[in-house]
Amino acid sequence: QQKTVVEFWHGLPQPLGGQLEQVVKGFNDSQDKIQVNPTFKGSYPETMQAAIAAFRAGNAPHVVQMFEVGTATMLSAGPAIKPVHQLMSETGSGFDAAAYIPAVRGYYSSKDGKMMALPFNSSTTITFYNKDAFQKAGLDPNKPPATWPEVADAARKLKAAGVTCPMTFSWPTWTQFEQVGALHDKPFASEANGFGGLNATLKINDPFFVKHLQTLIDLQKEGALRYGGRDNAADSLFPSGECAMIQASSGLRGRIIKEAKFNWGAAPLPYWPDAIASPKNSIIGGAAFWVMTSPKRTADEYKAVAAFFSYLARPEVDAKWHMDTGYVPVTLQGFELAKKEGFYDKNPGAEVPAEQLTRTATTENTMGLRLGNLPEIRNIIQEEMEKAFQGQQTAQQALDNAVKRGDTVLRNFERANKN
Ligand SMILES: O=P(O)(O)OC[C@H](O)CO
Repeated sequence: QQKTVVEFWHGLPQPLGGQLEQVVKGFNDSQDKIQVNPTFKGSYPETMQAAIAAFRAGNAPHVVQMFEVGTATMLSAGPAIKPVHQLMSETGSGFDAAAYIPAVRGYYSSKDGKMMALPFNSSTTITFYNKDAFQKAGLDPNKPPATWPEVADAARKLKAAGVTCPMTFSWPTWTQFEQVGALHDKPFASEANGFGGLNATLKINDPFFVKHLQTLIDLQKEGALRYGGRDNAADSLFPSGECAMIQASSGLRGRIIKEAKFNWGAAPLPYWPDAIASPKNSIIGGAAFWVMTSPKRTADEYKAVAAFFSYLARPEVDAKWHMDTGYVPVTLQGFELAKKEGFYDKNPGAEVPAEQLTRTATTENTMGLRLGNLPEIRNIIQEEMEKAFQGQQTAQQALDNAVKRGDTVLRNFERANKN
């Protein structure tokens, strides 16, 4: 009997991409009727572009991994996607949305609370730091800096001790604006960061964000911080030992475990004590799996996708992925399993992402973002930040420009999706 084939496009580079492909292999080996073919399509933004182009050409993959900031765009894609709740009920697959942790479920649900995509590799931003470099600089390796003034102080001490890259950050807009906004309960955009309506406007030229960006620019001028490039380009700077501190996805943990040849620790993100007494929860990042439609799709193929998703939703699959990579557990039972196995006792710091994600009740500034064409807006912000880092404009100018250009993107999206 011929197997039903499911094409699955993903956007995770090595070594994570290989680990994800192992999860797929686990499913393929668990049964003999379905073959899921994973294909790496480049970075998340590249995977998104490839999926959109393929849909237009009538040959979309069955499943695409989409980063969290592509959510609003996918939700507006209408017939291009099959909502997960619909797929699971049509195929009689039994799917319990309540099995997912609330922050993750909320992010991928429609306004009326229906799950639109299958959560899988959810992350959040945390700090990783090099304990050996801290020691060398006379800093306490067991006391990572908790506030931005402390981070600046530690970065200067690391520089003075001869560390050429005291600190960096990955995913510049995610770590320095989206997360920084959430932690300090400041809006990235109006309308509850877009959850409240398509008429949202950007709020990142607020004095709070201007001061934050100016601090980063000043630290870079002093040689205490390195801008490591767009999207996840900076990721490699920490495991290689080049940069002593990085603010990056919790999912970088898997790579650090494999590559770092030094002692390291994980810590919550720093905060500005003059802006908030104690920081709020951070927001999720990472990606989810979306089901795409195509004129050629058969009922059997949808059934095969549903079987694949049911496998991914198993607590033991979720727990293993979480423990292997540093992505957070997305199911409540997966989290329990990891605890039961003693994962957090054996791996100090592994609890930081989930704790930071859940430490306060969410406000409208800490639920995440639901903005159309956010990947394009991220590029604009990155471009304006880069000009500021190169000394071509001030932080205020960079963020005024980003708001002006980003709002144009939002208005175009609003016009295209108003019905
Ligand atoms: O590196 P990831 O998979 O945790 O994703 C980070 C950002 O959320 C991408 O938008």
